[in-house]
Amino acid sequence: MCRLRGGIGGGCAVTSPLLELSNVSLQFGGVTALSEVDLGVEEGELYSIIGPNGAGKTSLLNCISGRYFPTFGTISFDGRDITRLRTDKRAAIGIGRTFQNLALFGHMSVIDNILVGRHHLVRNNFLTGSLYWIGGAQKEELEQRREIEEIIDFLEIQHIRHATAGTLPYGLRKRVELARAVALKPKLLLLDEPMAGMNLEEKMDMARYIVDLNDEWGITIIMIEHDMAVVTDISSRITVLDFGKKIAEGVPEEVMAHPDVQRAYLGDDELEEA
Ligand SMILES: Nc1ncnc2c1ncn2[C@@H]1O[C@H](COP(=O)(O)OP(=O)(O)OP(=O)(O)O)[C@@H](O)[C@H]1O
Repeated sequence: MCRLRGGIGGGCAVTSPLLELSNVSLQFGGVTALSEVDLGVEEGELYSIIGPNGAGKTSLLNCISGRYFPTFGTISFDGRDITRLRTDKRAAIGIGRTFQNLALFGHMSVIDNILVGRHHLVRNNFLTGSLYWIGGAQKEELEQRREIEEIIDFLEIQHIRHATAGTLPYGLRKRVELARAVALKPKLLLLDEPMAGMNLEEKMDMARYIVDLNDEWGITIIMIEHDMAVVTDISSRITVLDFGKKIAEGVPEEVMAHPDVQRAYLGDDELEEA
């Protein structure tokens, strides 16, 4: 299959990745969170970013989502330079995300939280809505509802659709947050520790949803995750960060066998003992 984009004359010629970071550095005063990071994620990948605590993983995701602008370097998405593009504009061109710490509206229902993810997709504003209510707007609302229902079914949250989000157990709230991000119809979905704080069963469910979103829904995914078993099991490729630098990249087996990666996780002494 030709997954490469931007071929000349419709062919599968040489092309650039869906997301490309070149020489990205990020500094907070004297702290260097990221240092000269290059990254290329192809359309259709399930790509993981790992590394010890404080390695710069969330900072990297924040640079991709637009929460932070890099101090140096460039970021392009779908052939467009987005280095200085605002978060909401990135969401509108297909970059969705979930957060390490849940970011749901706790007082709102599950369905309303999911609908929040949709607002930029509603084409009909007040004026066009008034003029075309019988046709355009009504049809559009029905279509929106149908798509939301599809997401709710897929993530198996029908039974909690009217529940107040803040009252739900943690694992379910994580699933609702994922539903909201998917409702944005992202081309690229950024997941920050989607399985943190979950029990084994919840983790297995979440891993299955992520794989299906990637495989069946065609969403390219970049995931930060600490559970190595899950990461090696489901990722197409992995990048490892340590002290803000990329120390390894490749398919899971290669990366896990890399001495710098083992050193970053185990430390020199433990590595020697091992
Ligand atoms: N807003 C900020 N202001 C100052 N320093 C920050 C800020 N955000 C991150 N840092 C620093 O940047 C470095 C990288 O942090 P980051 O949160 O990206 O790491 P991480 O790999 O995601 O860590 P963890 O696995 O613990 O979540 C750390 O030294 C952190 O203290």
